[in-house]
Amino acid sequence: MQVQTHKEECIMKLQAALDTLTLEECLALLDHTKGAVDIAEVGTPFIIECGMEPVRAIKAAHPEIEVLADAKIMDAGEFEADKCFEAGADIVTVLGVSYDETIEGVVRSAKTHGGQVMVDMIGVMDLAARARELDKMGVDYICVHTAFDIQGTGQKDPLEDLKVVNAVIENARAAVAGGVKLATVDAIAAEKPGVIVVGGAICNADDPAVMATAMKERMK
Ligand SMILES: O=C(CO)[C@H](O)[C@H](O)COP(=O)(O)O
Repeated sequence: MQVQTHKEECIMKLQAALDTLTLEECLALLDHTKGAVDIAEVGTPFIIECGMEPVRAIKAAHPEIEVLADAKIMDAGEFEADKCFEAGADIVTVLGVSYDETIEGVVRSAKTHGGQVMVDMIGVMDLAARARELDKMGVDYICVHTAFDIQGTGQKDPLEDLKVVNAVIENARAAVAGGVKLATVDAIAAEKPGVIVVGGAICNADDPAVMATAMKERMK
């Protein structure tokens, strides 16, 4: 019998980061992608502008799609995660640079609500060491993230970061975010992360639904 590792046993999910579209545009995109988008991320800028309303609206319109609230929680982990899950989020993000107590609070909240936790590794200096610690804390995804503000500066290589995290985790699945586009998705998909996050490449495309579908095709 062939034994599957945890990295091989699940499909790769496409997470569309909805940062800059209106709620109407997001709903239209999800209507037209017909299953290409596995996770609809209500992005941090969207949350800053509209609070939890897009989480509620997207979940109500598309109960079949997982909704991630990119709250990037940094403190008051359990309390803030509760707010996201109560609004209908399936997955909530917490920053990897937060104290362990904060991350433990988010994990507790996820357990209470039957949700999941994605740790955003933005700003984490020692990726391997922190990923090892987080992997033991019951989080579901550990997401390497090239910050929007440093994309194009060459300071980070998402593919290399993904390899570092994938090499040390045993329980969680890896995710990758930050400037992923059609030209780079094949190499990333080859590393079998659990989730590939795509924001601007979908939202700024001439036809976001066509781009989302093309991205998902490359992940099969
Ligand atoms: O969390 C974010 C920024 O902090 C973005 O949602 C994430 O980086 C994906 O967007 P893009 O593909 O445009 O980089």
